[in-house]
Formats: sequence, C-alpha cells, structure tokens
Amino acid sequence: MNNPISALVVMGVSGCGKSCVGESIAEQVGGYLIEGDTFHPPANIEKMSKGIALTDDDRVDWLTRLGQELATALKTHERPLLACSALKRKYRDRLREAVPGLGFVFLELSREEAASRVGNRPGHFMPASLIDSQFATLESPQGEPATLTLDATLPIETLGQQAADWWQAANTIR
Ligand SMILES: Nc1ncnc2c1ncn2[C@@H]1O[C@H](COP(=O)(O)OP(=O)(O)O)[C@@H](O)[C@H]1O
Ligand SMILES: O=C(O)[C@H](O)[C@@H](O)[C@H](O)[C@H](O)COP(=O)(O)O
Repeated sequence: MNNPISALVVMGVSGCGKSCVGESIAEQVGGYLIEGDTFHPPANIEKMSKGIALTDDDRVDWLTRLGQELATALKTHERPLLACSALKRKYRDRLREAVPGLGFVFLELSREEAASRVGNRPGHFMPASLIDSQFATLESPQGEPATLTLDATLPIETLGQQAADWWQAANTIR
C-alpha cells in the first residue's frame, strides 16, 4: 500500500527552477500552482533586494501563510502545487503540519549554476550575492517521506514529466 500525495511543493535554492518546473508539472497534471514568492511580506522582499538573507524569524509568518494557502487550495482545486524554497527541515515540517500527505520535489543544482541563472534572470528582486546564504541554509530533504530529488540541469519539460509521473504513481492504487 502506497501513501498518496495530496499536494506538492517544488523546492530548492533560488534559481533552481521552482517556478518553471512548477508550471510544467501543473500543466502536465492539470494542477494549480501557488507561487510562494508572491506571499513574502514587503519587508522580506526589501531585505532580499538589498542583498540581506532572510532569517528563521523572517520566514515564520510566510510559511504559515503558505501552509494556509495550500490547505485552502486542496479544498478548491485538484492537485495543488507550491513553488517555495523550503530550505530547512523545520520549514518543510511546518508545511507538512498544514497539509497532511504533502510531497516534495527537490531540484538539485550546483552553486555555480544557481548563481549563473540568478545573475542572468532579468527583473527579479533576488541578487546573485545571496546564493551562498541559500546554500548555507539548505538542508537536503533526501530521506524525508514522499520526497523526489531531481537533477535541475535537465530540461524543464523532462523535470515536469518526471515529477508528474512520480506524483501519479504515488496516487495509483495497486
Ligand atoms: N531546467 C532548467 N534548465 C535551464 N534553465 C532553467 C531550468 N530551470 C529554470 N531555468 C532558468 O533559470 C532561471 C530561474 O528559474 P526559476 O524557475 O525562476 O527558478 P526559481 O523559481 O527556483 O528561482 C530562469 O531564467 C529559468 O528560465
Ligand atoms: O527562503 C528564502 O530565502 C526565499 O524564499 C528565497 O529562497 C527565495 O528564493 C527568494 O524569494 C527568491 O525567489 P526565487 O526562489 O524565485 O529565486
């Protein structure tokens, strides 16, 4: 008997592809994507724009809000997804408390590739100078329940397909 996955978080450091791959998964499964960055309070955006890394305290209310958004989406939409860095175990556990059966897709990327992507992304508040702090904060989710790790250098469509297949397989009654 497998454990079904109710909703999915696409996680990892800035630039790993959470938004792009989240969109691709949503397209492939007919899902509803919540963009976590749009729920940061203005003070968090201001900090990051100035090149100052967020602290645990800065992220508490944001994570609570994201848990609420996901829980609400579960009632109103089929297959909700959340694009959210979710860098630490305790951040992920906060989301799991809000949404039982939550799955995580971890997009694994090197520091160099993440810095290059963020440096070349126009019109975004996140500076490449914060990449080091993202990696310093990151706790890999490998070994945690309902977690899939993918090589974030694969094409976006491939990543979307792999995640969609994994989600579907978890929810197929055998
Ligand atoms: N698998 C990929 N291969 C090549 N480029 C990618 C891939 N995923 C994302 N990108 C590019 O990297 C940048 C960051 O992607 P984005 O989805 O915004 O990441 P995140 O939401 O994790 O910060 C964008 O310019 C995007 O086009
Ligand atoms: O927890 C954090 O430190 C932030 O959520 C951070 O991880 C996030 O990456 C930024 O908001 C930039 O947005 P992108 O992840 O879309 O680059």
